[in-house]
Amino acid sequence: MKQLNIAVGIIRNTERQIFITRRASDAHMGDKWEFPGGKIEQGESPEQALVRELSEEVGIEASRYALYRKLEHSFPDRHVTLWFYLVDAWQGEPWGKEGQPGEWIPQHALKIDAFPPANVQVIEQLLAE
Ligand SMILES: Nc1nc2c([nH]c(=O)n2[C@@H]2O[C@H](COP(=O)(O)OP(=O)(O)OP(=O)(O)O)[C@@H](O)[C@H]2O)c(=O)[nH]1
Ligand SMILES: [Mg+2]
Repeated sequence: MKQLNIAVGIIRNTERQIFITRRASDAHMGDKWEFPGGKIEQGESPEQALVRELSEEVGIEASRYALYRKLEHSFPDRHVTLWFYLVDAWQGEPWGKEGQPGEWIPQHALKIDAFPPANVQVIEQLLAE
């Protein structure tokens, strides 16, 4: 079974809105909303992967981030370890650089069902804040 390590950014502005993006229809968990991020490559730390992925996917330079939650999830075809970082300072303005839809959503308005099942606990934690 595939084992993936994923670094993910919960990009939160001073109005406590979070920037989320929508996964492509043909991707794993297609059409679900996600926190931008991706695979930690060989020789990369989770933080390095986070900074790289946020630059590639949403065009920001993350400058302050802290690990918020680490979760494991088994999908039928893969096991993922997700490193969720809360990102609260960056340069630039996030946008769907790879053509994906993106939007700012108030933290309390996040919807559990809109995200992959691996995200349930992190969304619950954000909603409980
Ligand atoms: N980015 C991201 N991936 C997530 C989240 N939740 C979740 O289950 N995943 C899963 O984690 C894996 C992340 O892969 P990805 O597709 O973002 O990886 P990537 O950016 O490196 O893309 P690539 O496959 O095109 O190289 C996928 O299996 C995806 O379904 C999330 O909130 N954000
Ligand atoms: Mg990705």
